Parts: sequence; structure tokens; C-alpha cells
Amino acid sequence: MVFGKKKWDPAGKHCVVTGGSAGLGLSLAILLAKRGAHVSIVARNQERLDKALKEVEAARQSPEQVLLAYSYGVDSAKEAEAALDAAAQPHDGRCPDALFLCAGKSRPGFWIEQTEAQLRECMEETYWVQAWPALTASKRMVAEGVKGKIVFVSSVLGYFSMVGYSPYSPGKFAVRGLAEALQSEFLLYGIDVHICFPGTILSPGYIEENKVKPKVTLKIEETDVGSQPEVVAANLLKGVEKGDFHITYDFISHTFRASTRGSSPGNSSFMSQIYNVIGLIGLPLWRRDVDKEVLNHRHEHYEYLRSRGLAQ
Ligand SMILES: NC(=O)C1=CN([C@@H]2O[C@H](COP(=O)(O)OP(=O)(O)OC[C@H]3O[C@@H](n4cnc5c(N)ncnc54)[C@H](OP(=O)(O)O)[C@@H]3O)[C@@H](O)[C@H]2O)C=CC1
Ligand SMILES: CCCCCCCCCCCCCCCC(=O)[C@@H](N)CO
Repeated sequence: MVFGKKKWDPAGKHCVVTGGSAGLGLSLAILLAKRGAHVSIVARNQERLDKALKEVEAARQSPEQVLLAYSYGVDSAKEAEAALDAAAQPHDGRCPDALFLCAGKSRPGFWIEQTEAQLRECMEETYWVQAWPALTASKRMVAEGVKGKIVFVSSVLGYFSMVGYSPYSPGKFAVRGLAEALQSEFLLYGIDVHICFPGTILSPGYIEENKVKPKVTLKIEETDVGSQPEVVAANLLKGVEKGDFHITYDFISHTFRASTRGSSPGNSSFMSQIYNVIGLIGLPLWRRDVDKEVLNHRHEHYEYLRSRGLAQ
């Protein structure tokens, strides 16, 4: 109970987790299975899904739980609809009770090196990959009168940004914009919207993105030691259970949330005011160091650009 309000309990509910074959999504799927939910994981690569499903199976609490994997991409409306259709089938066609939008990808890089195709792809891998399944799921929830939950996954880079993240941050800001609009609109239907803002997650995706991440970005990020996917999953679920709209769970994410809070519900607690004051003093100082770091990289960066024929 939180102030007399009953906590949300995943037991017996059907939870769809996109990106459920790796990283945050897989950890969340395992956790939900442990908590007695019916879990459907959705991702593209079948081999990874098969392996992941075994791990989710190992967390089963009762023979009644329906634990299944579906191979679909969710970055197009058509595929997201097909994925939701398939996941609903074993549940008599009923739409899921909760949708956890963990699918996504990051390809950091310098802005001037991007092409139209790359930037469109990045928007698909950050924004559309969450917007399409959210659209089809919410249509179903409203049509079927299901007072469900839709949980978006942004990033602290949906609160602020920096060098190297021009292909990624816009989509994560967009996810925030969508969540803010839907939180308000879905009051009409009793559908709860949540959005999590993780810092670095030590996931398979993180290992991949680091292969292309600019050196200067890696250097600035050293301040954030990162969290294991299980830790982020546990905090995300805790936030959903408590009914938090913006879900943040560590010093960095609390500070950015409190300092960019706007009128988002639930961000005016006493602790948020403390983090706001910390941000008020700490963030400009930190940012000054970041700008210095970027400027110190200028010389090396121009050498790199020249070697690629991108500057004189
Ligand atoms: N790692 C980090 O530092 C941070 C990550 N985040 C966000 O958290 C979420 C999870 O990240 P992380 O755990 O690192 O991810 P991983 O890269 O480790 O796993 C991504 C999962 O999403 C699936 N996926 C990717 N694209 C699609 C698609 N188009 N359709 C269906 N499934 C897809 C992948 O499977 P497959 O490729 O087989 O489809 C895989 O299951 C992402 O939204 C990410 O942006 C936020 C903050 C920090
Ligand atoms: C007083 C306040 C001090 C604040 C210190 C802030 C330090 C922030 C470091 C940058 C963190 C970047 C995380 C990226 C996560 C992500 O989304 C990517 N991994 C995906 O590509």
C-alpha cells in the first residue's frame, strides 16, 4: 500500500515485454515471471529468443503461467500489430494487461557523419519502436475496456544530451513527449502510463554501442559507472508498482528528473526538491567540465575529420 493506494501486482497479469530477449527486457521478463505474471517476450532474432525463453521458464512460479516468445520487429505499425495479435492468441485474443517497451538500439556518432538513411533508422530504433506497439496496444485496451499499463523506456539522455548522441537523444526526448501526452489523454480510459529514464545499463546493447561511440563521449560518460540490467529491471518494476509516472532510481537520474521536471505528475515530492537544489548547483559545474572536455578534444577531432576528408 502506498498512502492507502493499492500497489499494482503483476501476478496473473499478461505482460508483453518488447526487447525481451536481451538486456533490460530479458531481466524484466525474468522478474515478471518470478512475480507470477504471464509473460510474452517479443524481439526479432529467433535464436536469442529461444535462449531467453529458457531463462524466463526457469523463473516460472506455477504451471498456469503462460510464458512465450514471439519473433517480430516492432518498429513498423504492421509488425507491431501482428506481434500483439500473436501474443493475445493464447489469452483468448484478449489484449495484454501491461506493455513494457524495452526494445531499442543506440548508435552514437558525430552529427556531421550521419546520412538521411541512418538518422531515419535511429528514429525508428528509439521512437517508433515504442510508439507503434503503444498505439496498437492502447487501441485494443480501449476497445476491450482493459485498464492496462503502458511503460515506456527513455534514458537520462531523454532529459539532456551531449556530444555523440545526436542520432539517439531526439528519439528518447520524443518518447518522453509521447508519454507526457498519453499520461494525460489516458486518464480518460484509466490506462496508466509510465516512463523510465535509465542511465548506463551494462547490457549486450551497451557493449555494441561502445564499439562505435566517439572517444570523447566515452570519456564524459566515465562518471556513470552503469547498472546491471537486473538492477534496472527491479527499479523499473518498483516504480510501476508504486505508480510513478517518471521512473528514476539513482543519483544521476533523480537529479536530471528533478531539474527538468516541468509539470510532470509526481515530480514535486520533498526529495525531488532536494535533487532539484543539488542539480541547481551541481549541474552547471558538471556541464562546465563537459564543455571543457569537448573543447580539449578539438584538435584530435579535426585530425580525425581530416583523415576522413570531412574538414580542411
Ligand atoms: N544500454 C544502455 O546504456 C541504456 C539503454 N536504454 C534503453 O533501454 C532499452 C533496452 O536497452 P538494452 O537493454 O541496452 O538493449 P539490448 O540491445 O541489450 O537489447 C535490445 C533488445 O531489443 C530487441 N530489439 C531491438 N530492436 C528491435 C525491434 N526493432 N523490434 C523488436 N525487438 C527489437 C533486441 O532483440 P533483436 O535485436 O533480436 O530484435 C533485444 O531483445 C532500450 O530502449 C535502450 O535505448 C536506456 C538507457 C541506457
Ligand atoms: C550534480 C550532477 C552530476 C551529474 C553527472 C552526470 C553524469 C552523466 C553521464 C552521462 C550518462 C550517459 C548515460 C547514457 C545512457 C544511454 O542511454 C546510452 N548508453 C544509450 O546509448
